[in-house]
Amino acid sequence: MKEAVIHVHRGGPLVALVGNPNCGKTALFNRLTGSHQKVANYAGVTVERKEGRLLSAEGKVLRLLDLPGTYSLNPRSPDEQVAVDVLMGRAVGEKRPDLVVCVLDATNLRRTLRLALAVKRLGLPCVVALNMTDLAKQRGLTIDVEALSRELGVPVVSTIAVRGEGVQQLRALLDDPAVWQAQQAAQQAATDAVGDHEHVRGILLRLGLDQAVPRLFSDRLDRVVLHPVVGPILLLALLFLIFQAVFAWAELPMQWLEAGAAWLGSEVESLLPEGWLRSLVVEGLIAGLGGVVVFLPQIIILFFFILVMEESGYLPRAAFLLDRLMGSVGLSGRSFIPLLSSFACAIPGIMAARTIANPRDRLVTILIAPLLTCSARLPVYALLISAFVPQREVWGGLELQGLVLFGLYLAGILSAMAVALVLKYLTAQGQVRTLMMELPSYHWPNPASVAAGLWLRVKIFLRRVGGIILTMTVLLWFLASFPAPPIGATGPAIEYSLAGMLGQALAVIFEPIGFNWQISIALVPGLAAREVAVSALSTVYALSAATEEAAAQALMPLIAQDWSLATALSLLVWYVFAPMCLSTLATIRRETGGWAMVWVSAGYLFALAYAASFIVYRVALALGAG
Ligand SMILES: Nc1nc2c(ncn2[C@@H]2O[C@H](COP(=O)(O)OP(=O)(O)OP(=O)(O)O)[C@@H](O)[C@H]2O)c(=O)[nH]1
Ligand SMILES: [Mg+2]
Repeated sequence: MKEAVIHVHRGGPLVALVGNPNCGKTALFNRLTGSHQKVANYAGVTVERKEGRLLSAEGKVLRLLDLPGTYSLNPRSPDEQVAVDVLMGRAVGEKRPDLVVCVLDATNLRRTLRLALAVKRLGLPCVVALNMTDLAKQRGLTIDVEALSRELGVPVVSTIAVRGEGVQQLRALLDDPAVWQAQQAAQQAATDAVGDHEHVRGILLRLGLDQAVPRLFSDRLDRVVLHPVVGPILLLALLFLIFQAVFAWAELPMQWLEAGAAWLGSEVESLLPEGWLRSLVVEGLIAGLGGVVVFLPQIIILFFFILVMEESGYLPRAAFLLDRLMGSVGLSGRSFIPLLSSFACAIPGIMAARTIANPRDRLVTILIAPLLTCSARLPVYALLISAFVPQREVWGGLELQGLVLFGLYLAGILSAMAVALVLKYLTAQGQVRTLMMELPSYHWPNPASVAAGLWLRVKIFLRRVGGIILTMTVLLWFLASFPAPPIGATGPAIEYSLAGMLGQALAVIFEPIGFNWQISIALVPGLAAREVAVSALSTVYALSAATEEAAAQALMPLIAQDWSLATALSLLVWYVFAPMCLSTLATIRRETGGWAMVWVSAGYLFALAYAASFIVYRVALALGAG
């Protein structure tokens, strides 16, 4: 793994947030710096160091680092390594922190204090934020902050990071020159881990906190959720519901967006004189971008469910439930969360693999992450499903379209498992490892955080639309419009353009799997970002339309007419494997520290995609779907 060098504003002293996973460091970081880093209720959300600007109460400018959680100062996985490297002053391009804010989980002091003692022993100036005090109170724990501060010999501030409580006191504390003094005394009193254990017991005893407190609500819920029979059924039902909702709930807003794009297109059409500008705006921009934007509602619905699962604490339970299944293909439940993140995008998924301690498991997880259906593929699936799968109910009320979408996601999951299985035999050491993973207590998802999370996804999506998708669309429009057709040409102009020629050349390669030249063109910009395949198809079809009315038509009915079912199925299957986008390849290079795995993954995905599409196309033809 190569570390990304962070660009920093080198002003002011450096403060680092340190603590166990899931104790609320990032929530506190966001409050202190006004950032919007990802917060979720499971261990291992933050895997990189992130910097923000922090103002003390008196307005002193400080640099604040959010770090991945760690259980100890002996790192066992690459993400813990990131945190420990910073503390030791070994991080690339970063000085050793001038002050450590040690974040403690008030509901789990026994474990969290052990890390605090180890951090203190490093001799860096240190203050403690006692977080999650609201949850501790709910469980009947009262912690004497003064006494804890005396025991630890450092200032302690009680906080509730999600509500911003205690944040102001923490800021004020940073103005006290005394807290910036190095801890000489602490260094002399250095002990070892066993000593720490005794020390923590002593502290808890003196604070009257030595009784274990049951997490009543969570424990009761877990009896159902983690039940060996009920649990998996519940998980399956939940996933199923999500895919039904993605289609059912999105229908209306999608119609509005579609109608809006069509209206805009015809308005501009009537405003601008005929010519290249009108073609660029109507057939390039509005058709291309509009073709992608209509899928926003589906993306929002999918992420709504993912965010609720993340915030409630259900995710690690799902990992626990699937541990046996993952074990059968040589992985542990540890790989589950990185793989699940890949449903948003393979890039955070591949980065989240840093939480996996075992190097072989980590590599396998990185290699199979692109097989899970990222949200960029949703527009491609949704387009093809809407065009080719009839809207009707089967088996008592289940929507056929939702069912097909579920099937495509399942195909991605099953092929990821199959590849993992193959790798298990190839690497001959995929033995099952016991899963050591914490189950956080359940929280009610905070509506504000879910809304913030959704807003973030909307922004990411729109930024892609306005950035890479826009660029590729304009580029494609140019390639598809020039050179102009020769005088006396009969077919649509695009056939004589650069893109047309390229498409026809590529079609030779893709003809055996049923792709026409329009699809072949769309695959190329689709490498930059998968949704571009949809906007590219929209542009290509708008440009190759024979008449004005046809050009203004939405893409869906056009391809429903133009393609055979066999072609559509073949393209769907292609995108299950979809030789990945370039940014994913760049991430693989960074995380594995070389080109080898880039070639391996691009190669095997291309081969799988081609082979699977070939088989599906030929079988469909044989069954009469041509
Ligand atoms: N009730 C309550 N929830 C909190 C508090 N602080 C954080 N949380 C929640 O606890 C969970 C974990 O918060 P994060 O900020 O992601 O934790 P983290 O320490 O950054 O975790 P990692 O990045 O995995 O190490 C999230 O669901 C937060 O919403 C708090 O003071 N009270
Ligand atoms: Mg975090």
